[in-house]
Amino acid sequence: MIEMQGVSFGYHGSGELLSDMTISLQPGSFHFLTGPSGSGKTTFLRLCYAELLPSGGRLNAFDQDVTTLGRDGIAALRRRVGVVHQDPQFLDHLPVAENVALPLTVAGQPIDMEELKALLSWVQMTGHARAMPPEISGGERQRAALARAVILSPDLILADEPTGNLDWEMSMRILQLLVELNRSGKSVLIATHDLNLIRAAKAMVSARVLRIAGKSLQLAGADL
Ligand SMILES: Nc1ncnc2c1ncn2[C@@H]1O[C@H](COP(=O)(O)OP(=O)(O)OP(=O)(O)O)[C@@H](O)[C@H]1O
Repeated sequence: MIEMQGVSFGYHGSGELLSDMTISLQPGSFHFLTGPSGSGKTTFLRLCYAELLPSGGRLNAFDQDVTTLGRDGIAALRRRVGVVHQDPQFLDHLPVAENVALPLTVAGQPIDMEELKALLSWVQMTGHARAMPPEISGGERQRAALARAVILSPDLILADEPTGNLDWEMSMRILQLLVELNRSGKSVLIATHDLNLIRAAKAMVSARVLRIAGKSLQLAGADL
């Protein structure tokens, strides 16, 4: 679903940040992306959903070259990719349930209340459905963000440090949800520098670990 062939990227005005990356994210796969702070993990995710375009190489998303996509093509691609940002943002004047349903509203699709309830229950947010975003905790924000990321039934879920700043128990809950999504057939890519999280996941799911080192992307060995 995501195919990179010699992809490079640099932010305008600075040198190359990521260089010569070749990777294939297959349907149903589970990947971690790790690397030091500032190495380009978030940037890599942004390339995957065409928020950034490569400066070199070829990047196909769902069999389409991202550099040839027009506005509609990019919108269609984004509907197939659910993103959980490092610091999820919500509309603070809308209750959690409405924030979770927002991608449907934006896509002009009707909200199926039963499905919304089931989704909130899956992320254990039923009791907070009417809460306003400023009233919920960090772990609850991450769970609401995950529900929002999957409400359009994407094929690929990208999660950027979804357990950053969370305690171990909450991190495991989030990881379990991502593993469940993968078991239901979705591809998952988690950017994290938490090696304990990766070790815990490896007991639950067959995951590959990608590492950004010295601008390039490597497949990490079993030495974690
Ligand atoms: N919009 C931008 N314009 C210019 N430089 C940027 C921009 N966004 C990020 N960078 C720079 O690119 C580098 C990689 O940033 P990125 O956020 O991708 O790293 P990261 O590995 O996700 O970091 P962290 O683990 O700290 O979240 C950093 O040096 C950052 O300052």
